[in-house]
Amino acid sequence: MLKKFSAFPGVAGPVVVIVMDGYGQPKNEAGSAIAAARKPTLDALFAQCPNISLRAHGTAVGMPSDDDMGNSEVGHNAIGAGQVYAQGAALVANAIADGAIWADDAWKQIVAGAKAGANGKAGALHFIGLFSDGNVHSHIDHLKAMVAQAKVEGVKTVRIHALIDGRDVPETSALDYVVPFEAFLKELSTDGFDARIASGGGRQYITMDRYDANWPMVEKGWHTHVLGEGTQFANATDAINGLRAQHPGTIDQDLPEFVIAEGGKPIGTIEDGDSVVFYNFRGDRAIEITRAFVEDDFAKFDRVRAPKVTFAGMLQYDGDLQLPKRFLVAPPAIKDTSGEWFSKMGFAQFACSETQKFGHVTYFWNGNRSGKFEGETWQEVPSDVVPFEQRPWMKAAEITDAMIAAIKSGQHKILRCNFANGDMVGHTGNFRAATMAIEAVDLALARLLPVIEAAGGVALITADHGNADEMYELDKKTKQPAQNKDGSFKAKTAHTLNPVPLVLFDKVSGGKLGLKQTETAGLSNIAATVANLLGLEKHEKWDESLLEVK
Ligand SMILES: O=C(O)[C@H](O)COP(=O)(O)O
Ligand SMILES: [Mn+2]
Ligand SMILES: [Mn+2]
Repeated sequence: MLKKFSAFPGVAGPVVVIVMDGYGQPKNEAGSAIAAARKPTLDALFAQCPNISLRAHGTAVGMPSDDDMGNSEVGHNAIGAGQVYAQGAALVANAIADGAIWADDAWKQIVAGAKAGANGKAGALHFIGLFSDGNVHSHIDHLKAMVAQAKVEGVKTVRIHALIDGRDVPETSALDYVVPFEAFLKELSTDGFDARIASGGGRQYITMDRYDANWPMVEKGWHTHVLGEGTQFANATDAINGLRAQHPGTIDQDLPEFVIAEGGKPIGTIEDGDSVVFYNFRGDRAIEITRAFVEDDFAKFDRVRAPKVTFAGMLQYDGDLQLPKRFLVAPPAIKDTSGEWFSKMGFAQFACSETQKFGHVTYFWNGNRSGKFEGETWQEVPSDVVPFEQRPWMKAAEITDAMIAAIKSGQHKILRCNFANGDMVGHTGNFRAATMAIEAVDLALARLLPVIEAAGGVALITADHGNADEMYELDKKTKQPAQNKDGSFKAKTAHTLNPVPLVLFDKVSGGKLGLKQTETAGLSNIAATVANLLGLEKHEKWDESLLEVK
């Protein structure tokens, strides 16, 4: 059990953690939609309330290096768990570096499955996943290592189904990955080994939906990768060039599906006896397509044909559901999360977001568990299914309504929510829409904070990583927004490496409480800070609290 905190008895009302997804603090405000937004509530918070900056990227959230940006998974894991674990990106890289991945049964079964095939014919080994070095959901180097190893181990046919990124990497960078990769595959395709990209499409167009927001996306992916339906091209380089010509102005993440074919016949449909590796390590956008491959009674869409394959995920994406059963690398064993320990202390907890971030404040927050801890109430507000630059306010108002009702009910001591706007609209690369996204969050805070105050509570306002804080690619040398030849700025759709704020909204302690800016302060310090605000010592596993009691 958590001990009493001697320096502070705890607030009378609720403790609320508000995550403004994608709200970073840039060094340079040029190109920041946050700086450009009209946001009187946030401005007043920063002027009047204790506030510090937190590290939200790189090793501070369990990524392999400090060149890695943060993301929602590692950010919410760190906030919810109060600890930093080596995350999927690092675990997979290590397992490849020391060869442990090849020695594991899962990889052996994948290779054996493809070699055995079906009906007296060897099968193919398929890799489906996000095709970039973003290191948020996947890394192309992992794919490269697996293709090379498959050849060494005697697999004859490899087919890659490439989900084009442009969201964790520059928005039209597809050819930077596709061209060298096709060259790599060609070079490797000797001595009876044949490895090629077989299908693909924009990651926001096919396959990589999350949280049941848009199953037709996954259905489209199934038709592309498994059934081989889509616009046909001779190779993936031609596909990217061809699709760009057919759909001018479409950025990579939104490119439609393509299929590589020879003589009108797709080269990489997925058949009985094949093996399939979904090579993303991150779970949210991997779960739906995984279900389509592994569930016998799958009913989310008509699969038309469900091949009998040996399937593995790069990681296990959901420990509670054991999804999938076969995985190449064990996920981080996240234990003793704040959700679990506050539940054990008998506190009722409330979590709310809209669909796009709902799993972030539930599944990621609770250490990639899809089940609730006792005393938890979760509320999902259905997200729009539209390009978010068309609705930059998203569901900020409805989330606020739900939070206000939950606070007023007096039923929950600890509440958490995520406003998706800064991130989801930031990912579109639309500067104007991103300023509106931040303004919508500001309006939400203007409504929510007085209700928290009236309930005798406090709020910690923070973010999981940056995004809207840099809407243009920065020139590597000048650090100023980079320009296209026509003088326009190069839109940036990815997250940033910037720190995020932590603001303590406290109108109840009479100025007794503050926040300590330490050199290592990061997202994993929030859980202990919440514990102290509740009048409890942190769990021994959690990183230090940042609460200052005067
Ligand atoms: O999945 C996505 O949308 C991006 O790759 C990362 O965004 P998130 O980490 O904020 O979800
Ligand atoms: Mn996020
Ligand atoms: Mn994001």
